[in-house]
Amino acid sequence: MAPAVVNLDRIPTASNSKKRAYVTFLAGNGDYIKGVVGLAKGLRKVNSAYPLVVAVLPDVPEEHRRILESQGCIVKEIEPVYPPESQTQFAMAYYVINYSKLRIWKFVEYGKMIYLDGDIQVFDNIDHLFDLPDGHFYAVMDCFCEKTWSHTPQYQIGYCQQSPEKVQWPADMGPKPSLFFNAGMFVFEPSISTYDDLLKTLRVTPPTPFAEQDFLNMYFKDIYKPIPLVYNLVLAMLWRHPENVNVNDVKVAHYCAAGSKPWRYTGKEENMQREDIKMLVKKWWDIYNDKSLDYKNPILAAHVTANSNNGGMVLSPVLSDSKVPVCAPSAA
Ligand SMILES: O=c1ccn([C@@H]2O[C@H](COP(=O)(O)OP(=O)(O)O)[C@@H](O)[C@H]2O)c(=O)[nH]1
Ligand SMILES: OC[C@H]1O[C@H](O[C@@H]2[C@@H](O)[C@H](O)[C@@H](O)[C@H](O)[C@@H]2O)[C@H](O)[C@@H](O)[C@H]1O
Ligand SMILES: [Mn+2]
Repeated sequence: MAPAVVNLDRIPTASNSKKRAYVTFLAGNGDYIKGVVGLAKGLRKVNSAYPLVVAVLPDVPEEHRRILESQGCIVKEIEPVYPPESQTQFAMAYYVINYSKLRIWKFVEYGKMIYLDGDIQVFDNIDHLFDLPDGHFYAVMDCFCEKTWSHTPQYQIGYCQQSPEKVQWPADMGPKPSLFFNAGMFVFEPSISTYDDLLKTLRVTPPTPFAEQDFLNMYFKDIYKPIPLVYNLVLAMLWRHPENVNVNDVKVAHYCAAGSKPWRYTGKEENMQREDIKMLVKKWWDIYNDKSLDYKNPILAAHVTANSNNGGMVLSPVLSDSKVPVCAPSAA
């Protein structure tokens, strides 16, 4: 019997008035910028009421930061976070930079945030998740069936929390693994005390193959509450646990399967010729290429309208450059 997930049909509207925002993480000068632009446009398409904050490492070039600001994002530079020195083999070598995600706990101008990886797209409005009761860490359970998990005992015996009845966890292997979430999407409350304790704990925690995902699972184990799969469809679920997925119900798709990043998609890797994968990749591109979803700065737009009413499309020097205050229209 699958573990109980939070019932989202009846979420009491939270009373606290602290600001809310989505937040993602961008590192390097590569092509993940496309993922974040797509995410910003996807959130706009579903009429989210909250802005998208982008935590950027120092190596994100100024040009990429300007692109993000022109899409209404709030760009905040963070310093990298490195785990203790070790010989750990990460599941993907670049995972070492993902510990820098921990800096988002410092964004205490926000009372509640929803973290989304840059390779995620939101197809339905999920603002209601901000009303989930405080004091917990909400995320979707991961799947252990991909080769990236081959280092784990659960992979070796074919056990997965997504279908715990298929292969039972043997008693002689000790306690069943705790529920484990995918760290590509989670609902959390920024807090300086939590941030300080996260970094203090990291200093004495040997790194493991899934880097900050393993660390966050260990750290939030006691307050973790699983939320339904539709809020973070790890694409591998489509072929590993099709009985758990109706792709038409998916609110959030997470393009983390090998070869599935839409902006790099070639269709050559295993499973990438599936009709559902091709449909999800097309859905991502339709949003990314939709110019009507580009950010229209309300201040600039009002100014241009005022000027165009006088026949002249004069843009005052002050408004014509990027000094126009950048915030999503409804930034709280
Ligand atoms: O070169 C990189 C690699 C990763 N990321 C960020 O780190 C997140 C986690 O990496 P990724 O999504 O590739 O991991 P996966 O979910 O595929 O395991 C990405 O979504 C991006 O937000 C980035 O900005 N640049
Ligand atoms: O740094 C570790 C990463 O671990 C997770 O990715 C994994 C996980 O989803 C596995 O279950 C999949 O098999 C694998 O493909 C995928 O890369 C998070 O998505 C990512 O944000 C980040 O935390
Ligand atoms: Mn990801």
